Amino acid sequence: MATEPTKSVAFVAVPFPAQGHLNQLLHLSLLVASRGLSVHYAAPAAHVRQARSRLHGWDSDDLGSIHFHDLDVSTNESPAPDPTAQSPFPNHLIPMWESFNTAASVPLAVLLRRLSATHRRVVVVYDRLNSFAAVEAARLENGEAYALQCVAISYHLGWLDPGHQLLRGHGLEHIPIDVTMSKEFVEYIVRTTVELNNEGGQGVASPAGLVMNTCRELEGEFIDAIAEHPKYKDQKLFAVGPLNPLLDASASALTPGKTRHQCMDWLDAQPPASVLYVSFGTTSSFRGEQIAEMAAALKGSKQRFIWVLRDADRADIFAESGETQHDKLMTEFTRETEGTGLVITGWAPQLEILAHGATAAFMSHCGWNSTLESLGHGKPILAWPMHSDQPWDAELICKYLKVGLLVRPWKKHDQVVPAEAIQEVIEEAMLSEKGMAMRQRAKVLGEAVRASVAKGGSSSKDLDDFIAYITR
Ligand SMILES: O=c1ccn([C@@H]2O[C@H](COP(=O)(O)OP(=O)(O)O[C@H]3O[C@H](CO)[C@@H](O)[C@H](O)[C@H]3O)[C@@H](O)[C@H]2O)c(=O)[nH]1
Repeated sequence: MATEPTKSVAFVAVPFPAQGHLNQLLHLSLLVASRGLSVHYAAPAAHVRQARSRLHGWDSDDLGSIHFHDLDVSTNESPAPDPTAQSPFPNHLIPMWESFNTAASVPLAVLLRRLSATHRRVVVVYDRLNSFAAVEAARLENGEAYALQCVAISYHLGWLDPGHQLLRGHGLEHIPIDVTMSKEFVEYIVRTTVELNNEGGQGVASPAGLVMNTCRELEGEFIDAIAEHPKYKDQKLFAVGPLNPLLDASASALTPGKTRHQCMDWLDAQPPASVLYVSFGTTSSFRGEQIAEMAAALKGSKQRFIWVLRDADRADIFAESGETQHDKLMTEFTRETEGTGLVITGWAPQLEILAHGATAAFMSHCGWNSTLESLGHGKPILAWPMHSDQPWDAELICKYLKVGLLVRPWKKHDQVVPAEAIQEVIEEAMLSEKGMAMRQRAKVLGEAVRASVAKGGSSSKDLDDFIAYITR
């Protein structure tokens, strides 16, 4: 019997080992697997486990559609983050990323060779930070690589050309990476990104294309500007985002395989659009002084809230002890705000919280996942960027899309934001006419984003085109 064309293509996802990256390639893998391709997801064992255990928005049974591969990368120390460090960047993860970059290419090459022998084509979709995967794909006779852009494509445009007329025309400022990332990480990127240094005598292949986790409704002009950029003239571009599922407001919050988080029962009991959700992703930690100011602002605003108070992930999240320093710290605050708010010091069901009708707005560090998840569910953002691409995302959200308010401008990132300033922004978002208008704009934008991933929408079409192209 003839093999179906899709079955003869192996799709191999190679994520960068950090939550905000692991999840994007997992979502893409699930989407591709649902179209009938043979899908492989390759990462260090602890990160495969992490990605699986934190899957949200899908049924855990869907994981059965993917072949997971543990790349044999030696175990690392897993130091705790240092909230008092000079740079807010999660430098404690760099030793793990160094080992990953050094050690992952050998086991990946073994996997790719095996798949190459049994498939007509091996399509490697790798996180842009893992350009070693493109090198390995290029070694195969039947290999083809695509980079996944895990951050805003407008951020990438600013990276390529900070003075681009599109940015200037909209009055948007691109903040250079040596200001928003630590020196150590900038060095890491320069050293490991093959397209930047072109070293190693590997004859480095530029990828066949770029898959972007964004949509035309958010970044249409920027997608077009990238398509016109000389760097991309020979590449196929696909804007397929948001990759995260968009849930219905009525959807029950079921983290796959687990029971419903208790915060969802609490949300059910709150009035519509009355709760502020506060969370800062998986790579940021607050200093003690800032936590105290945040607590005072939330209490002072008298608004309902869910506050996820966590430190940045460790390299191996399973090495973390269950209890955090915040548990004790928060006991009194929780008592004082009982009925008005919830503090979560563990893992929160963010997608479900953002989809819930009681949630009005999101105070966020503007990581790209949080940005897409919030805007896709029609929720505006109170922007408090911490590092990396986040200051850019805050520009995009507040100045370009006009669905956010800035809590703390980037240039004050080394200062503690006083409770009064935080409270003022919360009240503006939750109580003022201006806040209401912003919430309305976010709702309209959310519907447009949702339409882009629905059948016939721009991202859905680009995903169809991507699948058609890789299975041609
Ligand atoms: O309790 C929690 C905490 C986080 N999340 C999820 O974790 C992800 C966090 O991702 P993101 O919002 O992008 O923040 P970071 O973890 O900080 O992400 C890193 O990766 C992103 C993608 O490259 C970048 O945009 C960020 O700047 C970078 O810090 C999101 O899917 C959240 O829904 C939860 O579900 N529950």
